[in-house]
Amino acid sequence: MDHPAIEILDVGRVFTESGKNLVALDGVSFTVGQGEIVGLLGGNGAGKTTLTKILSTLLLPTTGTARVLGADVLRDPTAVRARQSVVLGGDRGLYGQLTARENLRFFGMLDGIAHRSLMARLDSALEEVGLAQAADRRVESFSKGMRQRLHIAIGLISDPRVLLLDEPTVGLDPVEAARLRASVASLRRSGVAVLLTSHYLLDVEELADRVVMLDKGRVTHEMSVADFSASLGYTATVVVRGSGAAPAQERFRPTGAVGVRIEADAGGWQLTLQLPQWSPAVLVGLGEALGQARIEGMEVLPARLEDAFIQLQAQT
Ligand SMILES: Nc1ncnc2c1ncn2[C@@H]1O[C@H](COP(=O)(O)OP(=O)(O)OP(=O)(O)O)[C@@H](O)[C@H]1O
Repeated sequence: MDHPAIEILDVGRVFTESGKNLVALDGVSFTVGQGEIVGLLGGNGAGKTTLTKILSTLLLPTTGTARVLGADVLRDPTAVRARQSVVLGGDRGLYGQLTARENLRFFGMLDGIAHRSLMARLDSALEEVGLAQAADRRVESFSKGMRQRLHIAIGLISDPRVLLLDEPTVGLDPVEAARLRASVASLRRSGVAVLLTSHYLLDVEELADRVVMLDKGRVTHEMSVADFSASLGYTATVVVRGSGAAPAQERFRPTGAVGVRIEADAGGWQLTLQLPQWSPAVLVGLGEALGQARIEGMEVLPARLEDAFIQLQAQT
């Protein structure tokens, strides 16, 4: 039978500390399909780590259940562990004196992978994360990004169908972060499902198909990345900088803008328009509205997941 990669069914988790109950998760339900990448979002303390721990069988749910490819975390934790990997990353857990290949072999052995299949998987796991050229270098000479990619290779060595990925690009420079995102994107092509927890919304925006947002232990939003960004009510922000007299705000009403802001400073003025759609007709309308205004520069920025996250969080 074709099970979803992850099923979370009415999961609750209560921690008891000094006689007081703290509800970390409260009736959380959602699924992740096979080969799907879902971003798990939420502010500090929303319950993301607790949920990841439950899925990785490190913590039991107080109520409800969770399944990984049909295996129940309560009844069959061994099968759950065999079907998925958790990649926490960071500096922990790698052996600097060993090469990337040796680290991978070591962790594969710990995972109980048979020698022959382990040897057969080493090269493809290193290849998948772009470390084939560095396979025989000691890990102590690796950059943070290479270490992070090695963590993912270790997660992949058991050939899991589900990967729990926590903050994969934390501390990486933009080039390394982009490389790492490319490695994760290639997992989708090989059908691995990923639950991606990240405060770096660019990771989620680029990689995820869907977003689940938690707040105070409850799911507040669950939608596609496109719908999440569209929940802002606009798809583009146009910023126009000019000098001389600023145009009047009401001139921009015909453009259909949902937000119009004009700020003046010593150097001139800046107009910010939030538009439901950016089209040639809107560009013409904008030109007419600007009239004789002296334009120094213009930028069109697509609506960002980050803006939607901040707005939705403020509303909950
Ligand atoms: N072992 C524990 N004992 C008591 N309370 C805990 C424990 N683990 C988590 N909590 C509490 O449960 C709530 C959810 O925490 P959790 O770590 O899951 O949030 P998070 O979304 O991962 O946050 P962050 O983004 O800061 O990592 C928080 O209020 C936290 O203080």
